This record gives sequence, C-alpha cells and structure tokens, in this order.
Amino acid sequence: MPPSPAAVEIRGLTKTYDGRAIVDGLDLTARRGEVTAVLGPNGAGKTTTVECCEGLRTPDGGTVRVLGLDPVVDSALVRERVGVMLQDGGLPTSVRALEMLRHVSTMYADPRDVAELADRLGLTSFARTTVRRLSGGQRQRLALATALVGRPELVFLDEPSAGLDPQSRHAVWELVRELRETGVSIVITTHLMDEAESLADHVVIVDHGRVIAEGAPATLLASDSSTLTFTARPALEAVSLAAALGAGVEETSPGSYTVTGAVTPATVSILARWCADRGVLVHRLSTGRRTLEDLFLDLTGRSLR
Ligand SMILES: Nc1ncnc2c1ncn2[C@@H]1O[C@H](COP(=O)(O)OP(=O)(O)OP(=O)(O)O)[C@@H](O)[C@H]1O
Repeated sequence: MPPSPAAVEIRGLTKTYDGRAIVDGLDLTARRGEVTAVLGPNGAGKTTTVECCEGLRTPDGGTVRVLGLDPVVDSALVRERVGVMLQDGGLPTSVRALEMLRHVSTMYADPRDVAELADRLGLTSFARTTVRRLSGGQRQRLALATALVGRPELVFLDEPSAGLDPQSRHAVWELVRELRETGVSIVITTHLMDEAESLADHVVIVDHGRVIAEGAPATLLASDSSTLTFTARPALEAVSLAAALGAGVEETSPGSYTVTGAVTPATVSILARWCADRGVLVHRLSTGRRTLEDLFLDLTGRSLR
C-alpha cells in the first residue's frame, strides 16, 4: 500500500478466532485531524479492529496503517506517536493514581503538564489512591489521562465514557473537542449514540466484522430525517394503518408504535383520523428528528447479541 495521508487506513482486515471470522474484510479510513466514531453492537469486532491498529493483535489478513506505519512492524514508533485508552483500563493496580500518570509521562520527550491534566480530569482528589481502589469511572479517567499525557498525534479511545457520571462525561467530551481543535486525530468506539452524534466528524457502523454504513452524522441522517412514534391500545391493525399512511408501522412494544418512512403533516392527520374512526385514543404522539440511534437500530436490528 502507498504511504497514507490518513490517520488510520484499514483495507480488507480479517481476524479469525476458533474458525469464526470476527473481523471479515473490514475497510476503514480515519482522516487526520478528525474524530472518527466506530459504532456497532456487542461483539461486532470493534475492539478487535482497534487493537489491530494499536499493534496489540496481529491481523490474519488485510493491511493496517496508522500514521502511515505498520503497527506490528513499527510498534516502537507507533507507541511514541499514538495514545491508547483500552476498554478495561489496562492499568497496573498496585500503584497510586498520580504516581502512575507521572511515571507514564517520563516515557515521552514532551509530555503534557501532569498536574494540569489531572486537574482537567478531576484526578487530583484521589491522587494518592491506588488504582485497585479507584471507582470504575475514576479508573476510566486515569486511563484517559495516561493515553493523552504523551501529546499523541492520534488517540484511540475504546468506550471512553462507559460508566462515567454526566459531569465526567462532559469533561471528557470537552477534552476530545479541544484535542481535535489542536489537530489531534481521534478514533473512538462507543455505544453512546449522542456521544457519536455530538463529537464525531465521521461515523462508521460495524456489524459482523464489516462496515455497514458510514458518513458524517448529518449526512447519514439527512436522507430520512423525521420520525413519528405514538402510544395507544396494543395490537392495532398495523397493516391497515400502514396502508392508510403509505408508510411502515411497527409495534415496538405492546401499545408503542413507530412509523417509518417520510413523516409529513398529512401523516399526523391521517393517523389521527384512522384512530378516531376506530374509537382508538392516542395517548402520546411525538414527531422528531431521526437520531443516530434510530438509524443504528434499523441497520443492526433489535435482537440482543
Ligand atoms: N482472543 C480471543 N479469542 C476468542 N474470541 C475472541 C477473542 N477476542 C475477541 N473474541 C471474540 O470476538 C468477538 C468480537 O469481540 P470484540 O471485542 O472485537 O467486539 P466489540 O465490537 O468490541 O464488542 P463490545 O461492544 O461488546 O465491546 C466476540 O464474540 C469475542 O468473544
């Protein structure tokens, strides 16, 4: 593959465990200076893909380039320039929080100011607590700080907001936005659709080890931007209602309905008339912008993985 101007360039990546293709010919480009969010159901292959980029797993097939480097062959160079926050923190447990951050900072030529970073992520109040005794959210924040302390050009954040309280989540989002403004490339895996929608320049949806949709959040949602949901008595004749509306109708749980397709002012009026003609009282009706979560569920289905 020729040298890549992208932060991350993956072509035809495959990774198989126990004869099962976990990553199955995946192509992904994360552009420099952008936030790329990788979404997908549990077990879709996100962490496996990201760990191939971090040099923590070796691909079975395909190519991976990170800042133009091969993460397996050029692992030392990649480590210098790339920050990694792992899903399980990956931190030693017997060291004190700030001591660890200080220690990691000494491995880099031009580290960030440890005290300032600790303050930004609210680490100061438990600076002397050992990692083992930190709460899940505190450990997450420390893991993020260790990923950022070396001023990386590219950062991989695997579910950075998982288990964080709203205050910490906002602090993390602020930091990610600030990094992006200074030209850092960021690849984030997340299950929080609002996180992806508000932070990402580019969203990549992965399922069964392949990319099934990608684009800027606004572009992904532009083609079909309204949604209508309502509640009424259970077991309405969805087929008849769908025919009247000229749209899809799904009873997502007993008495809760979602209308899929173009939602116009006429849709609301036809729905109200259809219900009135059958003596059905609509309890709650709402129209709104289609969210990334709606799109995600449409693409990946509602069954549990
Ligand atoms: N070392 C391994 N040996 C065997 N199976 C593995 C190994 N690593 C991952 N898997 C399997 O690969 C699949 C994908 O895992 P992966 O962690 O990449 O998914 P994910 O998309 O990150 O999921 P989640 O959203 O739950 O974090 C899972 O079914 C997992 O059990």
